[in-house]
Amino acid sequence: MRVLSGPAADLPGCSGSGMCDHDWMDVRFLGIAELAETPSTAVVVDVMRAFTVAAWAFARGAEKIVLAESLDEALALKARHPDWVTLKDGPPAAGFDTVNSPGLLRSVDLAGRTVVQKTTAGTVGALAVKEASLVLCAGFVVAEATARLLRTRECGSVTFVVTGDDGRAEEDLACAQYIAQRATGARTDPTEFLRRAGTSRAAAELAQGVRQGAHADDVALCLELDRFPFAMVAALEEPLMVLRPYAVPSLTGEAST
Ligand SMILES: O=C(O)[C@H](CS(=O)(=O)O)OP(=O)(O)O
Ligand SMILES: [Mg+2]
Repeated sequence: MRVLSGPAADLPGCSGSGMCDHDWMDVRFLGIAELAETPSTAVVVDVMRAFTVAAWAFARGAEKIVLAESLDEALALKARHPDWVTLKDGPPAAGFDTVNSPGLLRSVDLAGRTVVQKTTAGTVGALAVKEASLVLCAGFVVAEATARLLRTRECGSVTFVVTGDDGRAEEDLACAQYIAQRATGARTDPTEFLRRAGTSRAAAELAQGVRQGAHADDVALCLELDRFPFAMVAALEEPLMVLRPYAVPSLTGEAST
């Protein structure tokens, strides 16, 4: 895995002037359909399962993830780049190499590979804010790194895109609210946020086998707080929206959870 790093000064959006310890941030939580204007900084949250899967793809060595607009676009990219790894939610399908499951992906070697991901909520949410100056994609597995990047970037105004269930998915809202609190530097007990996610409809559907293309460990893997040390930054690399891991340096003297 090649992880971009730095004091985040090389990223667009916010001030980029370095560390800060502000405890105030203008935060909004919106569903995809509620995005009336392009936010400056967007954190797109999909706990179950798109961005847990994306983080696992990077942990398994993927170089980048192309967020596809449609199943047809994913298949067209595969036709042009047969070595790219196509991934979709739902059941396995012709033309796709794998499914949107962290439990299944964690044993796949993706060293140096480009992944193409298309899901119902997560990838749609990221593409809805593709014009934003800074787009982060997140779940609990990258929560602290995401919050730290927001702190480092002194992002005074942040829009959290709650991708699931028209903005009402409890697992995504809980994760967004947790990251928002941590982004202010406030000590935050994650227990209640994780409990809400663990008792969400998405968690129940995954546990009951309602959602296809799943592994028995998917819910547990989606609830692994700070499993990975990197944030995930999506940016337009015309004409594609590309997600990459981003190593965020630790800030000295900050409050932990
Ligand atoms: O794969 C998932 O869990 C969902 C698919 S659905 O909501 O069950 O249709 O996709 P995601 O975009 O990861 O929420
Ligand atoms: Mg989801």
